Amino acid sequence: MSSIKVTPIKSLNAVIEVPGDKSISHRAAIMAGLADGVTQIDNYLPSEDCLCTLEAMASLGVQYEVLERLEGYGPTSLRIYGQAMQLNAPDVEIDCGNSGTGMRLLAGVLAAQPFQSTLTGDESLQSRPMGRIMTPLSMMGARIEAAGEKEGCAPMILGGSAERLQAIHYDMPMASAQVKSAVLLAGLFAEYETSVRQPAETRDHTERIFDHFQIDSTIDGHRIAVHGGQIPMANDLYIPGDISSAAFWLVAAAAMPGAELKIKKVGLNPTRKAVVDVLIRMGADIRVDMISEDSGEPYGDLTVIGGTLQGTEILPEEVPNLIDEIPVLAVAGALAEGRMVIRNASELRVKESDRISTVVTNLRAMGAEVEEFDDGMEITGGRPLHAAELESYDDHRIAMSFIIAGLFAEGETVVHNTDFINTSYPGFQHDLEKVMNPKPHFAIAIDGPAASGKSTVARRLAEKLGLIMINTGAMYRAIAWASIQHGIDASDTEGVIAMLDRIDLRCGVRDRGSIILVDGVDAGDALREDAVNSRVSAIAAIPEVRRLLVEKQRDYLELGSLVMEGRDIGSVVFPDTPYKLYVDASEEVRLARRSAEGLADVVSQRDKEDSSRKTSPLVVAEGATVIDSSEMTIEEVVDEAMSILKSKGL
Ligand SMILES: Nc1ncnc2c1ncn2[C@@H]1O[C@H](COP(=O)(O)OP(=O)(O)O)[C@@H](O)[C@H]1O
Ligand SMILES: Nc1ccn([C@@H]2O[C@H](COP(=O)(O)OP(=O)(O)O)[C@@H](O)[C@H]2O)c(=O)n1
Repeated sequence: MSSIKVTPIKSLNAVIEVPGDKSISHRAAIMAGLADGVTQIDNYLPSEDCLCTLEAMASLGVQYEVLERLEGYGPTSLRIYGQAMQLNAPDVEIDCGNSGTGMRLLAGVLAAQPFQSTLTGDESLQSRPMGRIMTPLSMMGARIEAAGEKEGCAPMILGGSAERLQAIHYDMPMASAQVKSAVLLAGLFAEYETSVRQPAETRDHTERIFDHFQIDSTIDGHRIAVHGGQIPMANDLYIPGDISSAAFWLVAAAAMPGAELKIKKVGLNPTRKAVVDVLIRMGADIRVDMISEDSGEPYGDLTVIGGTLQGTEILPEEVPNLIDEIPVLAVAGALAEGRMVIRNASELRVKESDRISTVVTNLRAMGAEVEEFDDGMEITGGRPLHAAELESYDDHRIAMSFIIAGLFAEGETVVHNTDFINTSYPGFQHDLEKVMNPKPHFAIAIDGPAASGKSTVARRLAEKLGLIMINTGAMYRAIAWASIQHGIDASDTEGVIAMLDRIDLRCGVRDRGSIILVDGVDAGDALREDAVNSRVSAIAAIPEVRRLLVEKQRDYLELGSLVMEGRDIGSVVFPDTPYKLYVDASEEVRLARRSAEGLADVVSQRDKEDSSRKTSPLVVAEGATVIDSSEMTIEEVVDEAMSILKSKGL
């Protein structure tokens, strides 16, 4: 059994992408297997839990093909050949590993089958309550028996009756998406309409995935109904990143002054994003940029700027939609100022571990002040945490929550028995290393003549690699624009130099691209006007201008790794970077590209001036690789650039 050691970090500056959503991955594997036709699933969670669900479907006759996998873990992209609701009897017991979701959802499907099957799991899963699904499934007429050592626990023997299930209207005694989903999945095989009423809102992935697979269901407040006898229709889907995995990093960054973290493509289903709302209520600075609603599930990028958190009270109605995030929110409470109150959460006691007791024990071991209640805890934040040797209690979320706590604790914290992390977050340790030992920032230098495609390829590379993109031409243009505003002639070198002392020039980053403010003004499109085009090369030839701007260009590296494009990036600004490209194109092609943009530009004149000036002329820098883009599409140039950079060790 492995352990993870962590020491405190002073800052957290990273761009990460967490693996696919666990809840959606389970449902996707089940629905694609039941569907009529072939479904391609992208960004499937390659965890042990989700692999178990996939193997369960395979043992029921569903074939699948792996298109991509995360080495050492499991498939991330696959094609599932649906069985159009006709499953085969398995010839083995179905092992759900550590996964409560997998077991409870599959129970809904298997209880409805004319053949008998057995669902089992690991020790932890064999001690979790199954009565909550056995009750409604029995009410539907299913044969179902809990044969575990603990009463009402797995292994479960299900199905085997020739009779079709009967539809029921079930008032759920607890707010549980797993119970709701088990009944609705069984309802697909039953006669007439099956419905469930939940006492409070729970995550609605099943409803959304039903819709995606063209299953008609009716949602009326907290009541969801589905008619049996429908056959799901295969439909490709993309699974966004799991917000419950993102939660660990959200807490780490939000509680660390000076941190800046971006988490890309995170699922932002309203029934799942309560953790973001609670952290914002605690004072966290989190920006949400929605991207899209793909396959019925909304997702976007989250940017967190670190600061100081305040304690809060978790409201009873928030608990069901926050249950997986409570352990790490408790850690946030210990790091925050003031009190954090978590009540009405006794469900935590029957998760992968008794999460009230395990969180309280570990927090106390790190010096936090915590009071334990039957249904929650109260944490008085603000006490400095110290390192400790901690147990994970075979619980992935406990392990990860306390590794995050260790990032803030004085000394070396050790969390034992961390293998279970793979049940929900394969690659966690890789992301942890990225956060703990951020690699020194590096620069990719792209030079070339006007309109060769430098900015286009720089922008695309920056997007692909998660880097910031700096357009240095805009900085020279900003000085040229300022000289126009100040009525200084471009040939008046002394006047331009004197102006440099008078203007307030700020070079920053917005939306991961460069932004230049002259006396507080972003000149925007005016930077590409004729008046600027015709004087910028003369201004850029002035050594004092170059000295000032080169210094500001080098300063950008403090903010993060970057792609910078211009004329002298590889030769002067970052001569030591191994990553140098020179993007070229014939003059004819470049003129055509500029005029296609509707811009009259003195391209040839500028090229002549840029190549012939004394200070930092345009040259192919030593070690740069030339890409002649004249006959290449943008995609080809980007692919070529990527493969050159890889060959240079990127
Ligand atoms: N390989 C290419 N094929 C076709 N058009 C391109 C290519 N690269 C860039 N362009 C287009 O040419 C124009 C100039 O490109 P840009 O990236 O602004 O050049 P630069 O930054 O070198 O001045 C843009 O409209 C861009 O879309
Ligand atoms: N690193 C750089 C970038 C631009 N420049 C100057 O700034 C001008 C405008 O640069 P730009 O990158 O916006 O030009 P285009 O290639 O987009 O036409 C160039 O013609 C150069 O004179 C420079 O001297 N050094």
